[in-house]
Amino acid sequence: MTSTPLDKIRNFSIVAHIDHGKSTLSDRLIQETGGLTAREMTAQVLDNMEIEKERGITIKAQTVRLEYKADDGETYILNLMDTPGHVDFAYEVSRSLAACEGSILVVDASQGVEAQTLANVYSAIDNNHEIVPVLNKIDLPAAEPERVRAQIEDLIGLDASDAVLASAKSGLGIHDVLEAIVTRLPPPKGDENAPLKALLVDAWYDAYLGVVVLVRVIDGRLKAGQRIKMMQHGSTHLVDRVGVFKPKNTPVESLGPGEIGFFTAQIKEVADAAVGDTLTDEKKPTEHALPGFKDVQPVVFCGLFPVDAADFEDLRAAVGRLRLNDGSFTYEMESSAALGFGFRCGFLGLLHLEIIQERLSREFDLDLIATAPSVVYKIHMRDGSEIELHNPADLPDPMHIESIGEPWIKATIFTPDDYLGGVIKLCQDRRGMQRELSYVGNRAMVVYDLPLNEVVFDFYDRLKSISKGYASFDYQVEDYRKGDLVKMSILVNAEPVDALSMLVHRDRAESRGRGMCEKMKDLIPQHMFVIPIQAAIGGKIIARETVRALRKDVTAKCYGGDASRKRKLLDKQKAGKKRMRQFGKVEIPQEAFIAALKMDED
Ligand SMILES: Nc1nc2c(ncn2[C@@H]2O[C@H](COP(=O)(O)OP(=O)(O)OP(=O)(O)O)[C@@H](O)[C@H]2O)c(=O)[nH]1
Repeated sequence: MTSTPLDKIRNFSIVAHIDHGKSTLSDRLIQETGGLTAREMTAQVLDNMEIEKERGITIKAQTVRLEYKADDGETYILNLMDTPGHVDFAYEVSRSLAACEGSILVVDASQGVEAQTLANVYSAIDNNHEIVPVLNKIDLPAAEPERVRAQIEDLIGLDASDAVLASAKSGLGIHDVLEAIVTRLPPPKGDENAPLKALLVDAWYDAYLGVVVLVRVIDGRLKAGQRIKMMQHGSTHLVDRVGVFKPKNTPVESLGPGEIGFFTAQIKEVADAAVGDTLTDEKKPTEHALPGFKDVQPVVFCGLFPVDAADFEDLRAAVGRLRLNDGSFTYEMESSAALGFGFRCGFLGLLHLEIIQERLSREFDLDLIATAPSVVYKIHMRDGSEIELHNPADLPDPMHIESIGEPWIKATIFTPDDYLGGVIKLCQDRRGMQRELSYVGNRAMVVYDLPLNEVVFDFYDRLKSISKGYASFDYQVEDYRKGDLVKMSILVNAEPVDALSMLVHRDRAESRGRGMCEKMKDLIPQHMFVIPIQAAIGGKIIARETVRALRKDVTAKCYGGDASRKRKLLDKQKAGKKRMRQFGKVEIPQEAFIAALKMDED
């Protein structure tokens, strides 16, 4: 049994704000320790999903085992757990951190501490991590390591006097980072002779290996041929393969205390390997399970519909496939008069929504319409019951409703002070309530309570444009509060269009209703009759626009021309027809929905 002594193991994560260089640093560490030859070293091996690469963000946590010969002459096993960098995936960050003893805190020395630097480092501190600050990008002329060092001390309260100066891009300081990991982060603890106890960190579906389960062994030993039990789930499995990622998957005989690696056991679905569960030996079980993690609940919902109804079955297969690999994505069938059959899908946040939508169109070649994102409302009924509402179209008759609760978030925003006025106005306009305002040098940190409902409407985009991209944002859902919320319907030629109905705050209904009507007016083609477009709350019309009637037959002008041109025109019309939806007497082009559902407003 070739076991690594505990004092030669270091398990660590890298936490950072988006774009501060976490992935670049990870790659450097892999390269420096010889995990991959330069030729194998494609750009950013850890961000291995196509979309992650394109957008330069990390979604799924990955882990890599590095072998490092330190200055003390000893060889250490360093397990690097990658963590997602975006606010929607804060939960996955905290999950990965539970498998490690320490963190490298990467801060861009030209930018300084940002919203997710704080969120992520607090998550690491909550997990009792030892933390090594690394000031990255010191090759940039704009780098101000001293200022950023002071920021880390003032804002986070961490001693940054021995922060490592590095450039993940040029390779400067990488050796110092490795030495800091070995000398400053603690080794894991564990008992080789105790019964197997391992934390299930992550699970995903691999086309070749089936369900792959990532574990951190606490006590005992995990090996092929062993029958293991998932303590919470209750299922038992025969382990058929144990390995580590170097970063290529490499079989090992067993995993001992303190080690991180994977196993396969003919598990059919990812859902059967619940993240946070404790694994033990079936015959010789451990007494106490690990604390585990709480379930992740989707907070944002939207309907996804195929543009072409014939694609519905393909969409069903695609969402099923995605769900296999992403337990935090949920879906159920939905039908809409406007958009036909589709699915109501649940997401961790807006970015998660965008990523899934993009994967559906790119990997599965599906042309989709997404309805406006909505949050989960809690409807308190007059009869004392409570309903969780995922779709505004399903709102019960207001007669029977006692009150509606909506989720509120605590949002932390960092912005250069030049843009502070605009940022505050945005938060106020969105019904925000200021909790804190402080300055760190020429940057301001504002903390606001905001209804999530207002944030799913293009809040990120507005924040970015107001601050020219310099503001950073992080949030967590705090609680549910009663709100004066009403269902606003959009009527086209007196027919309600279900896909466009939404819950809005009464004070904001009129401006949003007007915005929707104006937009629809430009998007609906003229017919032979006048088409009123109205926004209504219950029976009350709050905004109205009119599409004027066509006065003469424009098609009469189309005559003559050569045959092929006519053919083309006909084909084009046919394609256009397919994309029309009939509403009573009115035909609404698909594009109208897509455009109307885009979230820009005001
Ligand atoms: N000049 C300079 N640029 C760097 C350095 N490290 C990273 N970058 C660049 O900064 C950008 C973001 O780096 P990433 O490593 O993708 O950032 P990240 O923190 O992993 O981002 P997420 O994966 O979204 O969390 C890339 O364009 C890198 O090339 C550095 O030391 N110096």
